[in-house]
Amino acid sequence: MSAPTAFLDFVDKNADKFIGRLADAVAIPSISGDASRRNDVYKMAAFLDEQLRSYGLETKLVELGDQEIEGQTLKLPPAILGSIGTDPKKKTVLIYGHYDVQPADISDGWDTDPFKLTIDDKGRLIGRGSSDDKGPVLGWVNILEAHKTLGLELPVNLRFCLEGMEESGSEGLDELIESETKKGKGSYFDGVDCVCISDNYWLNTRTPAVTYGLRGLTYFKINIHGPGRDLHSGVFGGTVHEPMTDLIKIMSRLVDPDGTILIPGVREMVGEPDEEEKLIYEGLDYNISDIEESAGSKTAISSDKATVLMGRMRFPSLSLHGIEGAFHGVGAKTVIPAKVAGKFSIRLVPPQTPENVNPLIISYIESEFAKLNSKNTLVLEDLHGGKPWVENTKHWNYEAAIKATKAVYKQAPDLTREGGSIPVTLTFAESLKVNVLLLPMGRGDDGAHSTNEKLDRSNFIEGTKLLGTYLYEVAAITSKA
Ligand SMILES: C[C@H](N)C(=O)N[C@@H](Cc1c[nH]cn1)C(=O)O
Ligand SMILES: [Zn+2]
Ligand SMILES: [Zn+2]
Repeated sequence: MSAPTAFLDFVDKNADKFIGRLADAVAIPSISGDASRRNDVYKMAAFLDEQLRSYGLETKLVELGDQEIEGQTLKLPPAILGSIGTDPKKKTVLIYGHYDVQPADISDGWDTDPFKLTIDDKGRLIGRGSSDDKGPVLGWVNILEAHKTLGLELPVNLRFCLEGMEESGSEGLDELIESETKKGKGSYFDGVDCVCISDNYWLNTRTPAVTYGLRGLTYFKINIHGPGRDLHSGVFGGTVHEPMTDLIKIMSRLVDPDGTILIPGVREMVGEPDEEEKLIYEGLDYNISDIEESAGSKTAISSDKATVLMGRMRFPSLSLHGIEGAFHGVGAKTVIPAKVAGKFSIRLVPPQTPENVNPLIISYIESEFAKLNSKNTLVLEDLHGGKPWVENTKHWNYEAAIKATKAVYKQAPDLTREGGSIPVTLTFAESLKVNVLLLPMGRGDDGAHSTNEKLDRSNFIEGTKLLGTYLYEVAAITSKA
């Protein structure tokens, strides 16, 4: 059963309307990591909830409890659970997505206001969240609108689980899924046959992808404090232990410039690929210029394609993200910061988990700090984490996604593992015991989490057709099975 022409035509004819809706969504700065933006995250939940209801979904907003952030207690954004269709003859597909975004500010180097969707002459829809993940989430809304307006029956039953904390560790969501699942018959997720998540990217700008793996994550903050307040470096330089000096030393001992992780035991947990596995990476439509173009620099860590791809998909990596409390303004302030905090994370791959890696990180940093003989104080904070996930692609869920990709894009997708993390993916796989699929909408150069994030107009429109066609392929394949 291929997608009906009426659906595909509707998507083409309503492209401008869909882009208008994406502009409305981008205009809500739903940054989950910024306490001052929490009202906007709630506002985004209400916006999405209203859209889903207006196209026939029954929804409920589930409260997930409180969160401590920046010294405040805040209500977590709700999970939106939605449902349409209960036909026992149809498969039930659970859709996951997130409505929160990463921080963005024009001063970070954006060419345009990050919260005003700007369409450039190449048809790029530029704005925070356009690709990650408001565009893909609205792709599903577009499908619902098309079916409701055309009076078309959906080919499958749909369940939705949308969250507003994905960019900040998905707090509260695992507990919700686990407690719902334990209810058994009659639980919200009862009867779900497979999961589809559209929240990652193609490897390049040419070839669609179907994704069967994600890296996990463990995110740490290294707090070092000493003096009671910021000091004059002329008066106190050479007289006290400086927190920034300690922090820089510790951070420089986490990772080498060639990407080697220096924490003993971390990299060693992961086995080497055999020749057969290397061939998988060799076979992907990817070259060093793809990474250079999407990174905006000729700074790839290796000139070997498989090495670079495995660096993203197959091995852990440690990134240094930032230092809070450091002097970063203009001018030459001669200050000794009293309190600084360095942030870093490690992307994890099987068999690594935050539980087995965190003790190695903590004992290493504590012993490196002890070697400094500093009288400052070290406090380590584990900010959040998530486990890696790898799925079996020999399943009708993947078959449907591959067929849909061929139908819409007239080419076979790359089968990829994503370097990023979506913490809830493994929870769905383990709790619901069903196959989970990632079906990305955006391209490898979208700049998610970066400045000038964009989603190409064609990816939004063809991506909407892809997600819709996938639902029809699920119905077609499983009715034969
Ligand atoms: C792949 C997904 N679109 C994504 O961007 N996930 C984030 C999750 C996260 C964790 N901490 C902050 N954000 C990522 O991989 O960084
Ligand atoms: Zn993201
Ligand atoms: Zn995302």
